[in-house]
Amino acid sequence: MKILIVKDYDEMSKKAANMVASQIILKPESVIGLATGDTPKGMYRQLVKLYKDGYVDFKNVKTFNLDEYYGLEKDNPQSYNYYMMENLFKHVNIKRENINIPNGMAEDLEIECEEYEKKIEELGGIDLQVLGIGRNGHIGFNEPDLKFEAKTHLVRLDEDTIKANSRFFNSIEEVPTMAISMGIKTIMNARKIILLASGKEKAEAIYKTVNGKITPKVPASVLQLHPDVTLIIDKEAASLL
Ligand SMILES: O=P(O)(O)OC[C@H]1O[C@](O)(CO)[C@@H](O)[C@@H]1O
Repeated sequence: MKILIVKDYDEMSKKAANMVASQIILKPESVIGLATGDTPKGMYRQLVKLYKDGYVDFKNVKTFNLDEYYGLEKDNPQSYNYYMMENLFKHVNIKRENINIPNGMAEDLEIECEEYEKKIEELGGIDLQVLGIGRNGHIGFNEPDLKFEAKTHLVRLDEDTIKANSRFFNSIEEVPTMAISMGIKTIMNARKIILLASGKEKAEAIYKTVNGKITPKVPASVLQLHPDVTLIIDKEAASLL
């Protein structure tokens, strides 16, 4: 596990964007795994800038998002689909058919999850996966659990996650309680992983990710077993290391 400690959110965002851009420059048809939440917003802003300045081309890039809320339409402003359009996709030249985000409105969720996995495999697997981290150590929507869930699956969200994410909704009652998420194996199969974290409230989760026991109770701890993972974290997130 490589750990890059940077000054602040801005530097974290720039470093992360540069890593994604280098991946795309080296392999223009890269398959990139993407995350949502507040943390990667700055990285997306930087990527849009790199695109507009002509350094990176999304023409042949394929993307898979980690997760999506269950029960939200794509055009719902709280959906991760909407988030991705607003923060990245509508600003760059990615082809709509190359964008993959779980469909939270799928009639048959089991088939939706299976097909999501199949599509990742068909495209040759994920070259670079971007991750954020929840305060409870979740990655994607893989919540602390008794076992690691391997593949894309339906999850029931933790109280802590619902509370944390209620800041994006009008009230806590509006936060969906279920989501579709890539599994731990799906994430671990990515050839390269970068995990971003900023702020004091992530410090404990980062400490456990790096120094803790590998346990499904801290889903991100499994990253200790990945051969190519880089943590890009600011001083505050690194404060307990
Ligand atoms: O970046 P934030 O908003 O702190 O969220 C952390 C994590 O929580 C999620 O938003 C899901 O709750 C993830 O997508 C993200 O990685």
